[in-house]
Amino acid sequence: MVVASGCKMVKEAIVTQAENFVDRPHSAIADRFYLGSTGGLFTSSGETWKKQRRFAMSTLRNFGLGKSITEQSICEEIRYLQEEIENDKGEPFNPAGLFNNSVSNIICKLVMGKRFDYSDHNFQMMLKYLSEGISLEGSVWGNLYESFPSVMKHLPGPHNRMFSNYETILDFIGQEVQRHKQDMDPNNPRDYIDSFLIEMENHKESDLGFNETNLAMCSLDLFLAGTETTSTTLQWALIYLIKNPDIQEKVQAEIDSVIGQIRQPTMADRPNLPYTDAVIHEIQRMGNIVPLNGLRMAAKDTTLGGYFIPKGTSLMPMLTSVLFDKTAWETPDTFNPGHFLNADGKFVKREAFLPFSAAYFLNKKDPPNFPPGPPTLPLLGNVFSIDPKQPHIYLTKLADVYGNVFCMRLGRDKTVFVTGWKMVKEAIVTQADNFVDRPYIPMVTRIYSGNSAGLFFSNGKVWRRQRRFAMATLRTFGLAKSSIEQSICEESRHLQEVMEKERGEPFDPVPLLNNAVANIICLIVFGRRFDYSDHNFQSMLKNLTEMAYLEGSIWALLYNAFPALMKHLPGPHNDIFSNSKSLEASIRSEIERHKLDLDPSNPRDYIDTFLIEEKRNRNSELGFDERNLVLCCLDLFLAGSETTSKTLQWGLIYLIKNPHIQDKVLAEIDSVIGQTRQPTMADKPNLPYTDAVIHEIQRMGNIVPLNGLRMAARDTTLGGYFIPKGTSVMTNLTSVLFDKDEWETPDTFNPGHFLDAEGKFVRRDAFLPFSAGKRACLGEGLARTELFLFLVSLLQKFCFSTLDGVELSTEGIIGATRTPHPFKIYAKAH
Ligand code: HEM
Repeated sequence: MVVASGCKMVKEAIVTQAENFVDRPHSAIADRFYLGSTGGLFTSSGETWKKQRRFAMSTLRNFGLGKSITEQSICEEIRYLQEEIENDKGEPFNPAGLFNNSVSNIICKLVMGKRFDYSDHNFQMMLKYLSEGISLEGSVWGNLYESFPSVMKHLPGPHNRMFSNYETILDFIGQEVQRHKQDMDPNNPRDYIDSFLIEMENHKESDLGFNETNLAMCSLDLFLAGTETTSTTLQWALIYLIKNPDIQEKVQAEIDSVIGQIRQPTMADRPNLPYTDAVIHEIQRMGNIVPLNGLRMAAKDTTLGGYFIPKGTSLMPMLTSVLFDKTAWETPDTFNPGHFLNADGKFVKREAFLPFSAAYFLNKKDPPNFPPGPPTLPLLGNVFSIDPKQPHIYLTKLADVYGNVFCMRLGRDKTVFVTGWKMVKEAIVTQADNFVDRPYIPMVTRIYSGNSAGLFFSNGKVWRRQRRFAMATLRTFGLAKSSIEQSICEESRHLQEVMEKERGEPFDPVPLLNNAVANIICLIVFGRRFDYSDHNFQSMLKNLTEMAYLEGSIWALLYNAFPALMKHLPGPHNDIFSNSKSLEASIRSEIERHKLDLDPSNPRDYIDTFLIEEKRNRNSELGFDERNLVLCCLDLFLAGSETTSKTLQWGLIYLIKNPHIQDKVLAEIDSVIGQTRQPTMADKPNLPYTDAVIHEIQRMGNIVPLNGLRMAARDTTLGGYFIPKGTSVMTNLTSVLFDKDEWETPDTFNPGHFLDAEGKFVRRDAFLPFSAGKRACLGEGLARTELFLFLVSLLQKFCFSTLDGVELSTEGIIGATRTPHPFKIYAKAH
């Protein structure tokens, strides 16, 4: 048996991990006793327990608290009790029997619809059996029976009385059930037994514990659990009040001034009796009625306090250790109503006040109706079930099993995966505001921090302001002036030149494409381009590529799942941090260079514009500070160069693998633009086939296969499932770009996807390489311009092929982006 001790650990077990420790362990006593039933309320588990608990709670409400009938019957019962005590005429007496009697009558009212007179002999016997049964269960005899049931079964001893006692009570309840059946009105249930009998009719098929044997068991449990506990608390109350006469007097004075002597109390008086309320709480704390709590059992493999607890282990969440926890109470061992009072004498709740233990419904981890998912390993969750080589394919296939909205646990937290065009659109377009945020990611928090979260990982007003600022600046220095078209064409000429230098020999196009694309972002952010032979620039690009790969790789997944552990382990994940450090240093020196000759009335690029805005927005908390400038630049490079360069790389691969398509594109370019002038964006409407091919390259290229991670900004529902605020949400773009319901030939490179019968270009809804909604790619316009101009000007000049007999692979390497395996090409000038 595992014992959990102290407020923190007990709460961890029964609240935070409620679901893991919700079951009761096997008990030999219960086994013999509940034989053939479904375990009543106390020892049942699973669906039957859930259903029976809910039923009992709502019935108690109906016949008790809800209608305030219980208040009246308690007050009535108190009058009987007062009479009995008065009968003793000042002589000493034992209050235990009286308390048992009156408390039990309240349960009788709820369960059987009637009370019993204190002189009723049968009822007195029942109460005696009940209290004897309970004390035997907890005695050494009960423990012996639990440990050696097969021996003890055959031995004489008081433990046998335990069973005969309970059986007598069950008979007594059984007679009540029969009595109820005779005059029950199904439209007008009088009590728990009536309601249960009616419910039995509705559950003929499913059962779920709605049978007569279990009715007797549940009633017995209500008696067992509801009589002794309450009555014993009242007995302790008398003891503590007698031992502390000053406190007793203070309570009496408060009651006197608030209620007086004439009328009976009601629950509405409680808020006006803070001292009395505090005393009652302190009685419950010190009374410590259920010192060891009900035993629980691990319903699945789990960990607690760092230890592994296998499924089926018994757990004792010790309530004594909570109610007397030295770190939770000021004077744990002294009767002190002050524990529940503030400086003004007002009543205050205390977190470690758990005399009733803590309930299942407090569980925050898996709310009802949470999306389903594959079973998880206790510590690691599902991290290792994901295929690290092709996670996007594995995750897409998983939807065939669990549906379009399912969940997996990666480390501590659950991530919800959204699959297919319809559901992804529902999340990021229809419910744009609900899924607009990015989640907390440990790896990112180590790089980005505080208000400075760059563009990609920031949220709220900082993100909105910075996103708007970046988009406006991209327009100013890029698209709007159409200067960027010129710069891209100029960059294309540099690119063509270096390719020509290869003189028909096979070469690796990747560094050249990286160079060319990064130069466009450099122009916008730094105001200048770098030569392909610039050593610093080359090492910057290398850092960028590595970072983009590592951020999405299995190492990042591991780091994010177990940051505290991974921080101390060697491995490639550490490179992310060293890479980002050296990139940050390069950006910082560019910023310093800008400051030297900044002209506030004539900004040259993003950095200039940001520095000017920083002066204007000082202390505005909108992210206009230098640390954030560095991170925003980093994001523009990370998001803006790798993605576009890789799309161009996939473009070459698909064109080389489909020479007839390459020929058709060449022919279209030839007839519309010719060989002499450079392309412009104005040519695009006249090149529908080329446009369709570029779109199909982006679809099949599937550059950001799992999209940027999102987070539910508030509680919401998706696909009928409840998604609580703060849940990480992955909207799987692979499942959209290859959605069988949206594409005619999802797995084949087919420009026809974007062409109508007359060869005109047509848009497709499920074309989402840039994602969609408010958080979609902010560089889409720039990226599309680059893709069109780079590809058209390259094809205008060259015909591409690869080494004879080599089949280029279309299976990518998956990081945050999908990268082609290294490949070599020939570029033959026309
Ligand atoms: C073919 C090229 C590109 C592709 C396929 C692409 C794709 C994406 C995707 C899928 C996202 C995540 C969106 C989401 O979470 O819903 C994204 C975000 C982003 N992209 Fe792009 N992108 C490309 C080019 C660019 C370029 C050229 C830039 C920069 C100028 C850029 C800057 C960004 C930024 C800053 C974000 C974060 C937006 C935010 O969180 O508000 N991207 N991109």
